[in-house]
Amino acid sequence: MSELAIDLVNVTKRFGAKMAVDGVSFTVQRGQVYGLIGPNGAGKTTTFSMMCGYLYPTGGTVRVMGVDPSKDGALKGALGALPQDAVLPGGWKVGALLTYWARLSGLDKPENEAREALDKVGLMEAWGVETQALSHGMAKRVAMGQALMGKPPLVLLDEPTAGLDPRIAAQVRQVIRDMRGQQQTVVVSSHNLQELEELCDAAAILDRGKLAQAGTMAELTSQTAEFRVQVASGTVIVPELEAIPGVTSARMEGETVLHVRFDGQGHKPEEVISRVVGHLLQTGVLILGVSRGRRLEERVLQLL
Ligand SMILES: Nc1ncnc2c1ncn2[C@@H]1O[C@H](COP(=O)(O)OP(=O)(O)OP(=O)(O)O)[C@@H](O)[C@H]1O
Repeated sequence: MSELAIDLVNVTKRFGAKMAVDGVSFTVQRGQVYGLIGPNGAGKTTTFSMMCGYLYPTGGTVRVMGVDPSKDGALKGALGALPQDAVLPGGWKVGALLTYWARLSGLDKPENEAREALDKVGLMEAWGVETQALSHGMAKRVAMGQALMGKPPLVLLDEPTAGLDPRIAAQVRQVIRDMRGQQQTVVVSSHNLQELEELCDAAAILDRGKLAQAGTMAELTSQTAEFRVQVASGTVIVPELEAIPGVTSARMEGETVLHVRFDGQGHKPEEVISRVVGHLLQTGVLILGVSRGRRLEERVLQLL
């Protein structure tokens, strides 16, 4: 069995003259929570749709759980998906609709699956409610519940927390963490970069259809390459810091923030950070805090 949940090689998707996805390659390991990041129109939903098998690529190859997702029934039982603008059919009560979907998916005990899914998304009270009577956020959670039914090994969630109130969004994030705990693979797109930084093991950043960068969250946020020290008082002697083993450069950002780059391949981050902080204290500098790497948001803004 392939170790990869998703393997995209040089994938393109053209809509007429519009190149929505342009030569994108990245892989998602099984068991990872993987983020898809990018501004409006970057190609995230198009990429999702190709992973789900809803769209054929114009070029390149898409393999999902070791198979071509566009082949009929190739991913039956292996994939749960929340599309970006999931619309629930009218004329159904929520519980009956989810039970019907569970039955269509061939799940044992469809009503139990439906109840469990609704419970996971915190919406048990909606069991007997008509789908047309749901708010946007509630309908989205029902659609997400549908994606979770049967605990599929791969779950694709296109903007699962967009439009949800903060309490419910936190609950949805917890559902995603729980899926990772149960070895499910989750691919999630969001414009909330703090959320993705917190949730994801790795991510791909798309921009105007092209891959800007893909890597682990530690790579994207340079956890093993830089840190910042917030200085409370004292004089930082930059050349002395640059002479410390492992440090490749140091500079002050304004009056109070020291930015240090280091060689995280040849040196352990904790050793370099401790040497720098030790040196600062010895030279009479008082510090307020140390933070490793940079925010994902910062990296994305640099790239795009
Ligand atoms: N069916 C289509 N026909 C023509 N162009 C399309 C179609 N679907 C998407 N596009 C175009 O492809 C590009 C990528 O769209 P996509 O929806 O994948 O972006 P996205 O990253 O999901 O954006 P958003 O964050 O706004 O949801 C956009 O320029 C969009 O207008």
